[in-house]
Amino acid sequence: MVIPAAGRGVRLGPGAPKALRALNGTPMLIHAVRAMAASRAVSLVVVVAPSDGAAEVKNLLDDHALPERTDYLVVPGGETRQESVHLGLQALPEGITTVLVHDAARPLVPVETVDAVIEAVRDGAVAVVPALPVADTVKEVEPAEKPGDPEQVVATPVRARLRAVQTPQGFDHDTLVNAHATIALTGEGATDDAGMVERLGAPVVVVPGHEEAFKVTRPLDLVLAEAVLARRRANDGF
Ligand SMILES: Nc1ccn([C@@H]2O[C@H](COP(=O)(O)OP(=O)(O)OP(=O)(O)O)[C@@H](O)[C@H]2O)c(=O)n1
Ligand SMILES: C[C@](O)(CO)[C@H](O)COP(=O)(O)O
Repeated sequence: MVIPAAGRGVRLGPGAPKALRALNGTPMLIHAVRAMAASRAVSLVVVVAPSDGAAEVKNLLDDHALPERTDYLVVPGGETRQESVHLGLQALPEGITTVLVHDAARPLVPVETVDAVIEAVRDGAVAVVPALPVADTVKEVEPAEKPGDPEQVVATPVRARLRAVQTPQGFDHDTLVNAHATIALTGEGATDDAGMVERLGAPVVVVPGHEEAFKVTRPLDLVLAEAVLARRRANDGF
């Protein structure tokens, strides 16, 4: 599996690259790696590190207790998430049939969600995304022509048909590699891997996501993540 962890975390504010910031004293990346390695089906984790931080990430993995049945590799990432995932895929050895891609920024995904994605791929799906219904009504807007101008609403998609998509996303290996070889990088790149597979015309299916698989993006998400960890610790205590 591939964990893109090369992002800077601009929306989180100044500090170390997001994946290296601590949640309850442990780097977010270590939480994410443990969450993936908790699945007995995960045998190899390729971590895509900030381009200037591969050695630091390797040391971090060496310094933390991780399941021994899993192998770990670290490769330097790129300028966009799409590029980083592509670099991670290139580091996978031959013979892998199922590949997961999981954001380091989703450190608290439960193992049940990981296993549900893997099972759906093993049952024959080409691409699988965990997802939740959206709570807010979502509007499509026409971006403002200049800063300060109001955005114009152009559509209100039917909420019942919308899903907020999480990771890990699971794929038939060759299909994902083909998508990354085919879909050109434009602008900030594809925002998820399943979207690239959709653009090949291949089917993508949804399995239930989990509210604890949220993405740590803004400062308030750190507060929520630490609260979830505290709740888990309290529950373990009983
Ligand atoms: N060049 C990049 C950009 C993002 N990612 C990874 O993709 C995941 C999802 O990206 P996001 O949450 O947007 O992280 P950042 O790009 O770090 O956030 P921001 O946009 O706020 O800078 C993260 O695990 C991030 O490390 C990556 O590997 N390489
Ligand atoms: C892949 C993803 O987590 C699915 O919701 C999301 O698209 C990543 O977006 P980001 O802007 O790179 O955080």
